[in-house]
Amino acid sequence: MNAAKPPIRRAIGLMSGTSLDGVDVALIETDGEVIAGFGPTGYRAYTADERAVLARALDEAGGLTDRAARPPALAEAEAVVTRAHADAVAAFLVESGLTRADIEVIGFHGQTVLHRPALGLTVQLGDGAALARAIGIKVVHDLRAADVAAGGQGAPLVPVFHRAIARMAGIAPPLAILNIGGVANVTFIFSDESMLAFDTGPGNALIDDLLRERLGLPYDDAGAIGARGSPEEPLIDWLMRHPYFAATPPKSLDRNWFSHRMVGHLDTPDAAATLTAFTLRSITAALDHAREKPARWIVAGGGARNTALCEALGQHLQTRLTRAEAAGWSGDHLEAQAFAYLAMRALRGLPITYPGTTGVAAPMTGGVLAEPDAEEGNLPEN
Ligand SMILES: Nc1ncnc2c1ncn2[C@@H]1O[C@H](COP(=O)(O)OP(=O)(O)OP(=O)(O)O)[C@@H](O)[C@H]1O
Ligand SMILES: CC(=O)N[C@H]1[C@@H]2OC[C@@H](O2)[C@@H](O)[C@@H]1O[C@H](C)C(=O)O
Repeated sequence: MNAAKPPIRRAIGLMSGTSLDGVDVALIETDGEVIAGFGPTGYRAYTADERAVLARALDEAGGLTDRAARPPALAEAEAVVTRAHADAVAAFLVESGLTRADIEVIGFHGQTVLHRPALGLTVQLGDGAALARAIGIKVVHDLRAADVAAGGQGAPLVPVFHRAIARMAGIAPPLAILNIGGVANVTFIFSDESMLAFDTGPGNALIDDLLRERLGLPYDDAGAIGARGSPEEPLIDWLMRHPYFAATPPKSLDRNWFSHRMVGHLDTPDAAATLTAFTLRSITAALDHAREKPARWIVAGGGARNTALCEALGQHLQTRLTRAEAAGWSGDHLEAQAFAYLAMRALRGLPITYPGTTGVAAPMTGGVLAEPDAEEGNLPEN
């Protein structure tokens, strides 16, 4: 007997990435398998004060040994994150002319402040139950925890979404989808549609940290400052000897494993050039782990706007490199869309992580469901 096919419904995804810039909001139409359409998108920037609270929490979180612990700096940041996300959803619904009854579920990533999967620790700030109550819509949150508890990396989570949008766009594998955010991650989709995904290394976070500290700038626009300098190659060679790069994937990175301070001795253009070249080298090194060379690379995330980095990448990878927009996707909202998709999959008990994406032993679902008017409960196991 055929079970009734689940209906296509609207889901909203919310992502606050490692760059700490703001909350991305995106709507998709999906049944948890097929993506029937992309809807409107939105963005709610953090204020300078909010960013400062989040940055303090990021510093403090390094000392956590219990993922549920909320010392004062983290409790304050969690309240900021939850409030900013509630504001973001409220504004998004008004702007897009939708009501909460139009939305089946919200996928709420929260703000990662610590990620040490080997110690069973991954902490995303954000109170899913409070968000569900505040906005009156079901919320799926804490999407990394079950995977980590089962021995997985808990990251990256976007690969199953990458595969779905590649299918939707009719892009034949082998291909690579690269996200350059604060941290960079890649999904290789091989000819048999199996996936291998992992964090390649730092993306923009170190470059941002450097320019914020030295020049008060949020980022290196188009990579222009780095393009004026020369990378210190021996330093990059040394950094590339970090065991992370040789480790067999799946693997994931904590944003704070590397610091912009390692280029503290260089002038700003050379320091930016060195950090940019480090990002470039670590992305290129990812290819060593792919059993099949992608015919095409698609680049998303804010780092796709670093034209100097992307031009150099195209040369190094010697493959066609296109921006997500060329495939009909939104490079800036891909992750938020992914969390909408993951929430719908979780709601329907479908797997969100796989041996090839997080190293978990078998495909598994995840997330915690918070009902607007009920206590939160674990989602069904697949
Ligand atoms: N015009 C630009 N030129 C260069 N870099 C840019 C530009 N615009 C944005 N960026 C970079 O993109 C970053 C934001 O990217 P994005 O929103 O994809 O990251 P994130 O989602 O916070 O991180 P992650 O994917 O690691 O969670 C900025 O911090 C900046 O470094
Ligand atoms: C622990 C954590 O929050 N990791 C983020 C981070 O930002 C990029 C990269 O590192 C990726 O592994 C992940 O986010 C994306 C959305 C993911 O899980 O796919």
